[in-house]
Amino acid sequence: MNHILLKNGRILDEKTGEMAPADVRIENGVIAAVGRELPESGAETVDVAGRLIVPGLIDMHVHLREPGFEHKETIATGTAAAARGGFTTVACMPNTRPVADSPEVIGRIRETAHREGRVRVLPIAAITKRELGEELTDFAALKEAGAIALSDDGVGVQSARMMKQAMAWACELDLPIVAHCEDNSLAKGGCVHDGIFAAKLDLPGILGSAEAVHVARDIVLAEDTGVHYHVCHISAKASVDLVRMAKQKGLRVTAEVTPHHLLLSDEDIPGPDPMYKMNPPLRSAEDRAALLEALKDGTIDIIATDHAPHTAEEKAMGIRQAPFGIVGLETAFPLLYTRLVLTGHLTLAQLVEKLTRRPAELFGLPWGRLAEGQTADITVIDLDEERTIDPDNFVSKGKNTPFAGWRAKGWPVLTLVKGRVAWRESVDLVRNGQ
Ligand SMILES: NC(=O)N[C@@H](CC(=O)O)C(=O)O
Ligand SMILES: [Zn+2]
Ligand SMILES: [Zn+2]
Repeated sequence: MNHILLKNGRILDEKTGEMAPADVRIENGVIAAVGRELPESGAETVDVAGRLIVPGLIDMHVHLREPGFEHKETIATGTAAAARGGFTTVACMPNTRPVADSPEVIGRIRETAHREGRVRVLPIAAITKRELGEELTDFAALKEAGAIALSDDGVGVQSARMMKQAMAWACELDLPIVAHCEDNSLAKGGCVHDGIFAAKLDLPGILGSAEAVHVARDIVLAEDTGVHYHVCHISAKASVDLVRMAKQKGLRVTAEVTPHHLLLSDEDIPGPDPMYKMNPPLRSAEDRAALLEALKDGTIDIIATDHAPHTAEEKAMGIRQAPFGIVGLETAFPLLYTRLVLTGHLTLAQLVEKLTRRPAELFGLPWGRLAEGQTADITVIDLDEERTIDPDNFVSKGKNTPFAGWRAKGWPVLTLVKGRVAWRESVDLVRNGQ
């Protein structure tokens, strides 16, 4: 029996979006009650002292690197980083070694996550064998093994024919296609966005159109097949315009954006620093503004981190050679809260929704709501706590972030998965004098 009472919290009213005082009572992993001044009756009481209680955050795009790249991250360290960042569910990408293109690898990931993971792990399986774009994987067997979606993340599916076949089969099985959109014939050799920064340093660039041509192609194919088509880490204004059009047509097209594409543009890159190198690259200020607009008007449905840990040695190779990718799990909420909510671009309720209820709705997951009868996946956030981001303190193995030294407010302090503590920050939950 585990009964917990989170006392003196604040929750977001689903209708008004306003904060209201509330307690949350958890019984046997389920939310038993949400309301004012709930009785303690036999529960372990945790005084959260006015902090915000939200549904556990959901990240539909992370790289846990296991199996095969355990020097970058493991399921244990990646899910610890997730729990610390307030995430209770993460979907992990299949670009591991071996690639998650077989029921065996999917099974292995699930078993390891079950044993060593701190949060729920939902594996995404590869669309093509070894992500080579040549031969489809066995979607039915992968679904049976527990894959929740299909993606060749890390590379785009280059052949339209291959993508169309994938979509037709995925649609039959009701599996979403989660697409890394990148046309190799356009993107090849680039290391940053083909814009102001690339020009200044004379670096090979990647145009937004390298992404948008895949988005355009895939929307046409999604209409033909009826599949749920989800655009990964959308970054270019042209892609956003296409998704908006697809939605107006009523197609099952959705999109995610990362915190870094919302918060940075290529104008913010201080020099040839691999910490600013990721795929897709940081784009122009105009692209960034379009992403924010699209997030507000619902064209972009959710925020996902694309947590992509790499070692210090790998990132020390210089901007041309270093691998693409930055970590995100431990900084996503505070950065977005500080830079988008406290600045008035988004409401707190909008931000929370795009990290909880919306991803759950999009992928048909039974989490993401703070209500009686729901699974007790819960995150407590201290909106006033301000800290300086220091990668040395990350529990992720990956320290690769461009946000080192940034000040941010809004740190998760307690993360519960199914009513069990997945992370408790070593701060007193009850503030002095309260
Ligand atoms: N985003 C990145 O820059 N890198 C990702 C791959 C990917 O998400 O495409 C990785 O696996 O490192
Ligand atoms: Zn990708
Ligand atoms: Zn990715």
